[in-house]
Amino acid sequence: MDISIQKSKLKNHQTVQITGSKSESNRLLLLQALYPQIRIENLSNSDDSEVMQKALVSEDTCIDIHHAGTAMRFLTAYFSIQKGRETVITGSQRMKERPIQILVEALKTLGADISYLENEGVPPLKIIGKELTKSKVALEANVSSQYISALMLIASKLENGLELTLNGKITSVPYINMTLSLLNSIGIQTTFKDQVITVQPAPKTIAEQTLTVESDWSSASYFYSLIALSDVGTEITIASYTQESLQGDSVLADIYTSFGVSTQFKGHAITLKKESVVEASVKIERDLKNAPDIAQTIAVTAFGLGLECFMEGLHTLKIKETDRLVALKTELEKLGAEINITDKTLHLKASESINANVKIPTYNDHRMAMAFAPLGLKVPLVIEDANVVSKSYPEFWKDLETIGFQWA
Ligand SMILES: O=C(O)C1=C[C@@H](OP(=O)(O)O)[C@@H](O)[C@H](O)C1
Ligand SMILES: C=C(OP(=O)(O)O)C(=O)O
Repeated sequence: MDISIQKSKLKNHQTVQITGSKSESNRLLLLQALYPQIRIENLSNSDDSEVMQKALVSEDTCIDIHHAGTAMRFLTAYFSIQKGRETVITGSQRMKERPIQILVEALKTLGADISYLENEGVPPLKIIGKELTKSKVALEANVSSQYISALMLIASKLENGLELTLNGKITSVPYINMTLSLLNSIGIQTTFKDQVITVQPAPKTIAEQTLTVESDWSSASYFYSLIALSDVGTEITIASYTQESLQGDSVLADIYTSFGVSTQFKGHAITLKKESVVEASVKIERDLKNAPDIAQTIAVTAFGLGLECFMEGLHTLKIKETDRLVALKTELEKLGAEINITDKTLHLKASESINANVKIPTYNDHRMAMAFAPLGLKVPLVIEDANVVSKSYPEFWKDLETIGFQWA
């Protein structure tokens, strides 16, 4: 399904309830499979959380997790400790290109039995579940934090827990801290000092408890962008968020002050308001190694406002749902941007106009669709294969319609 967005204007003072964080949800689902006394509220209704949930209760020998990176990585660790069970885990064509060798090697060092069924270093994998007897492993930490979280999530079930030594510059650190916090909140002890993480074996009892997932901050980024591209005075309220978020993407509140957007917490809701026009001479500069998922949103907001933008720390973007650096460059150029990329940086020049009626392909990447949609406040445009949004935010288009977007 393609969506032809007409030039739209936001209705003022709308409220949107956003689904739970898929990162928190997929961690808690795995922990719930290990400790069934955990109950989860405000679980994400994303495709990625749905495949995770289904995989954890499935008795099939072949599990297909489609595009879900966290499910692929977390379940590889999970199935490695399911004694006596043989599982094939596979995914979409793109998932078969997304590297997993660092995690597989680490699990094998701990004693796991995993083999590649097609190409070395990528899914699909055949996993024969075993008891993992070792408790120390070192791994590269600059490619994806998901490998580290995956190991941490199963660590409390190993006889002696786990000591992970992280080599190199650690990327996406807030996601590691999120895993640590969730382990701590269910009663598992951890430490993270310098480059070493330890996770203790679970205590004798893990209490019955209900954990509430905060709404997804990466999804909130599209509303920040919409407000940044709206007239001064426009505001929107989104829920349910907390000031002490586990999600690194909550840095949005700070980043978007540069785009003239304020954030005000009231209970579990936040109100975003366009406070002021941003001078054309403003240059946005950010290192996003801790918040890679909002890079596309920020690039498109800057372009929509005609601002220069330089982002670094983008080295993980090439191995996500698509090569996001190339996809951004290709599509922003169609809209009239001048943009340079390297393997880890993006430099957008200041611009004065936006080409109308451009068709934006979405590369099987939910964030391409959602990041470009806010430009509908400036020009009509077409988002192709718009259903991709369901990977993280199935109600995205419905919510956009509610707040004033119009389609042809
Ligand atoms: O652990 C997680 O939930 C995630 C970690 C990040 O991946 P990398 O660590 O590969 O950057 C992020 O991009 C992804 O959307 C979710
Ligand atoms: C990169 C993402 O997800 P994953 O790696 O879990 O597929 C994302 O949601 O932007």
